[in-house]
Amino acid sequence: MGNLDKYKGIIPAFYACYDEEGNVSPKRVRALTQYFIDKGVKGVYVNGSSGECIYQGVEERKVIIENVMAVAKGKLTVINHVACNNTKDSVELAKHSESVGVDAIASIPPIYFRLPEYSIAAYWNAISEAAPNTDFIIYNIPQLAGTALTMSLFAEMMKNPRVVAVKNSSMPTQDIQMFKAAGKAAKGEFVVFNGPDEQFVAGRAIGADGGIGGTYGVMPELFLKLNYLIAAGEREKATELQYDINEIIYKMCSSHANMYAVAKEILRINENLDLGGVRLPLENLQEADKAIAKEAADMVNAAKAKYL
Ligand SMILES: CC(=O)N[C@H](C=O)[C@@H](O)[C@H](O)[C@H](O)CO
Ligand SMILES: CC(=O)C(=O)O
Repeated sequence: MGNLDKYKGIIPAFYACYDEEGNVSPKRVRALTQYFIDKGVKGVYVNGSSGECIYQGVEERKVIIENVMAVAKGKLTVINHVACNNTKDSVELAKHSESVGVDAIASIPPIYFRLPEYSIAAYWNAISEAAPNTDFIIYNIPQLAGTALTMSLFAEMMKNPRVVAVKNSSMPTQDIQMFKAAGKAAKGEFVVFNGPDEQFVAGRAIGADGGIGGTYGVMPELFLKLNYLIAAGEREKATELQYDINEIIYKMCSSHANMYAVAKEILRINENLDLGGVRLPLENLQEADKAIAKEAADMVNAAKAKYL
């Protein structure tokens, strides 16, 4: 609702921040929030896939968003992902999100059971009704959620005035165009976020207004630069930078450990930011993975030297 410009830009997905015992660390949540403010990004996407939300409890997720807001209020656009897979808990987080003043809430569809579309729409609308003064963003990530946002489900959700955007993490970039066009037809203005970081240039070219991504956090300057190059019409330079970014992402995905464990190690090496490990069953770093993280960290620095 209102001006949607606050969503147009680079919005890193927020990483889960743990202490040495693996508990959510309010102090580290605040430190990561400040890091993003200092980097000059548009906003943060909290408690999503990268936030390991699927492995966290309702109370932990409240503590996380409260501490993000304590630092970010008025400085960053804050989107809080609230889906818990059951309506009751998701509604509770939606209500809480509005009480702490987030800009938007977001939600994946319910996972595991294959539900009919009317149940998914009812789930999203119940969540949205619990935050009646807050924008709602649909998170389409069929390869992980197991359910895709179809055009019929999308059309149903267009009846909800609070739905302002789709975060599109499906692999066909054409989906971005479809949601953008149908959203504009229904609402006049509608935001679509690029999901796959490896396709940022393609996603922006076909109509994405910006992106929300799991790897932006380790190289926010590079994604800010990439977005700038696209806006400036420097297509060749943008493509070259995208390729270099993709090499970094492939490196991050090449270890035995989970990609987010590698991301946190890169932040430890390059930014002196300690966010702890990842929560089981996600794999933490083994000794050999540390060398891979170091290589990726060096690649980030080399790309910064090359492009900034
Ligand atoms: C499947 C998945 O998690 N997609 C994320 C969000 O859309 C991306 O940001 C990826 O983390 C990123 O593209 C790295 O593969
Ligand atoms: C990766 C991403 O966008 C998320 O945390 O949901």
